[in-house]
Amino acid sequence: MPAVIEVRNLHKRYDDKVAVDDVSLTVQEGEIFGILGPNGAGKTTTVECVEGLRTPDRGEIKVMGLDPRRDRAELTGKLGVQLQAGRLPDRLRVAEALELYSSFYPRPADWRALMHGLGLADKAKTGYAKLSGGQKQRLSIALALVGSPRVAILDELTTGLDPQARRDTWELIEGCRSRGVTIVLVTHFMEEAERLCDRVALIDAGRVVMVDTPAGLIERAHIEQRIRFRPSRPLDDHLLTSLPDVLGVTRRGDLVLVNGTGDALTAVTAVLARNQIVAEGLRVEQASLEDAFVALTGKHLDVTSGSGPV
Ligand SMILES: Nc1ncnc2c1ncn2[C@@H]1O[C@H](COP(=O)(O)OP(=O)(O)OP(=O)(O)O)[C@@H](O)[C@H]1O
Repeated sequence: MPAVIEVRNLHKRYDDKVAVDDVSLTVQEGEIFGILGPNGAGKTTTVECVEGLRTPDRGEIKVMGLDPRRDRAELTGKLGVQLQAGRLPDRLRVAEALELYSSFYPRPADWRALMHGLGLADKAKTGYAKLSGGQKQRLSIALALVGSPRVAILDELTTGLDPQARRDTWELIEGCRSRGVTIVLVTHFMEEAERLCDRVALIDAGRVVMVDTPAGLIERAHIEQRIRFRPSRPLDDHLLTSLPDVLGVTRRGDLVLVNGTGDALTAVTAVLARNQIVAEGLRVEQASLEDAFVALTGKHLDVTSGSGPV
C-alpha cells in the first residue's frame, strides 16, 4: 500500500517546551491510523504540522507527496481537517455551513446525506451558537468530510458525544474507510482506537513509543492475563508487584487490577490466601489496548473527558 502521509523526524517546540520530539510516522492509503496518547503528548501539534497549520522546527512532512505548507492550495480538497470548536460564525446555520463548505470543493460529498448521517437533520436551520457541544462536534466532522477528501484528519473525533452519537460516528467513519478514505484519528479513547484503527501510534511526551495494530500492541506488551478483584481487607500493592508474573498493579476505586503473564492468577491467589485476603468478585479478563498502553509507557491515559464504556 502506498504511503499517503510521511512524517520524518518531526521536532516542534513552544518556547522552552518540547511538544514533539523526533516523531516519524507513515500512514498507508486506506487505513484508519490512530494517534493515541495522554494529554499534552504532542498529538495535536503533530497533526497540525501535517495539516500545514504549524511550522515544524525540523523534520520533513509529505501528504500525498505534497508539502503541507508550500502546497497548501493543492492539498485543499484532498485533505479534510476537523475544525476545532468555535471556529464558525455564531449565526451560520448548519445547512448553510455545509452548503457553503461543499461549494469550496471541486467534487464535494452530498452534504445533505452527511447531515442526516450525523444526526443533524433536525438542526438544519439552527445557528452555530445554539448547537450543543455534541452537535458542534458532529458538524465539525461533517465539514471535514464534505469535500470528499482522500485523507481526513480527525482530532478528538467523539469527545463530548453521547454513547449513541459516538457509535453512529464510528459507523460513519467505517463507511468512509470502506470508500477508500484514509483517516488519521487523534484520540485518547482506547475503545475507539481498538474498534476503529487498523494501526495505532502510541505517543508519549512528544515521542512515538510504538506503532502497531491494536492486537499487535497488546501482544507486544506481553500481557497474558488481566485480573481484577476487590480485596476483602486493605492490600499493600507491593505484595503483588513483587511477584515475578505480575507486570503491573493499578487501582480503580476499590478495585485492584493486575496485569500479568501466564501464571499470574495462581501467584496472586496464593499470595492473597497467605495474607488472609479474599479476592471478592474475582475476574480474569482479556487484555485491552489500555492495559498495553500502561504496560508500554508506565502511564495511564487521562480519562477525565469520559472514555467510559459505550
Ligand atoms: N500554542 C502553544 N504554546 C505553548 N505550548 C503549547 C502550545 N500548544 C501546545 N503546547 C504544549 O505542547 C505540548 C503538546 O501539546 P499538544 O496539544 O500537541 O498535545 P496533545 O497530545 O494533543 O494533548 P491533548 O490530548 O491534551 O490535546 C503540551 O505540553 C502543551 O501544553
